[in-house]
Amino acid sequence: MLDKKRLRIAIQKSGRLSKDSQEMLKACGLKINMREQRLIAHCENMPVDLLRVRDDDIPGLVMDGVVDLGIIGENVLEEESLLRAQTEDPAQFELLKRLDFGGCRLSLAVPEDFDYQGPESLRDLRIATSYPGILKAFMDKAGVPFSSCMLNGSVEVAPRAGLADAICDLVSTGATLEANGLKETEVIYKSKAVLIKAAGKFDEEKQALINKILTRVQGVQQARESKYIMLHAPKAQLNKVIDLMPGSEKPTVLPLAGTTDTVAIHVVSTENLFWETMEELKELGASSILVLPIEKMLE
Ligand SMILES: Nc1ncnc2c1ncn2[C@@H]1O[C@H](COP(=O)(O)OP(=O)(O)OP(=O)(O)O)[C@@H](O)[C@H]1O
Ligand SMILES: O=P(O)(O)OC[C@H]1O[C@H](OP(=O)(O)OP(=O)(O)O)[C@H](O)[C@@H]1O
Ligand SMILES: [Mg+2]
Repeated sequence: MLDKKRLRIAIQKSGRLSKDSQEMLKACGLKINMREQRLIAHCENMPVDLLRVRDDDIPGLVMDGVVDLGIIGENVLEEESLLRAQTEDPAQFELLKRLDFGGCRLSLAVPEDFDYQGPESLRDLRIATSYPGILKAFMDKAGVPFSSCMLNGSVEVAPRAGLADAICDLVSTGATLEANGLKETEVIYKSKAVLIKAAGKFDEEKQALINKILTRVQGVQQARESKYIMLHAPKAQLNKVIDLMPGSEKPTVLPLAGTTDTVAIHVVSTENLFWETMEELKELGASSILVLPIEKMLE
């Protein structure tokens, strides 16, 4: 049973977003008692319950206020919003944070031998998709009439099966398109996973818990994007070395035992340190260059 006093978070049960969603919540300190087949998972150390469902259901659950938070791909969220705009059902939610996983794009693709010159080439043709709302919005904007063929899966086989002339489907590496003899011709929507919240006012305790989780999500993502860099550098080259270090933080400069002409430099960088920069640092006389991952961060 879902307890209304506890914070309810909907995540995908099994699919492309499940593992990253669970790991994100775990990294935020939630101890989740997960059983593979269970719809509901209780959190042991915070008043939080996870609802594990098909991703298509998550926007509606949040918009209807059945759950408080949800982690969902922007593509599915946008599709549900467009659908609800037509039926005038409530479609409100609050975007809390764009996340660093689930990156993909919704694209138009046609058979390899199709002479594609722009959306106009699809005039009056049939396009197979699981995203009729986003597709229609794009084609209407381009002013091109078309017919659609709604498929919930295996969209990429539609042209070969004679069901459609083109497709509009999710692409990441492009391997699925290639395997089906299709070429990507137009990106119509770029998507990432997002953390969303139901609209309306929450009681004080729940709101405080949401704020706490959001701050931790931000900390987890910031830590994942950051590196701790340590190196030894000749004092004479200090300014040049510091100029090469990426990121905005001011470095810490520390003396090294037994020498006066070399120092240690430590810096938290908001970017990775590329091999090219490491090589340039080395040319300036830097040594013992270490790039370390950061587990947690709170500013
Ligand atoms: N190839 C991909 N790479 C990265 N992210 C993707 C990829 N394909 C899809 N996604 C993102 O992950 C979400 C879930 O994809 P998945 O294929 O697991 O959905 P599904 O088959 O509809 O799952 P469900 O059974 O929950 O309905 C997509 O809506 C999209 O936001
Ligand atoms: O460009 P690619 O890297 O090949 O990825 C694209 C494929 O990934 C997704 O499907 P998924 O593998 O999640 O399977 P499903 O849609 O059948 O669940 C998407 O629906 C595409 O078919
Ligand atoms: Mg789905």
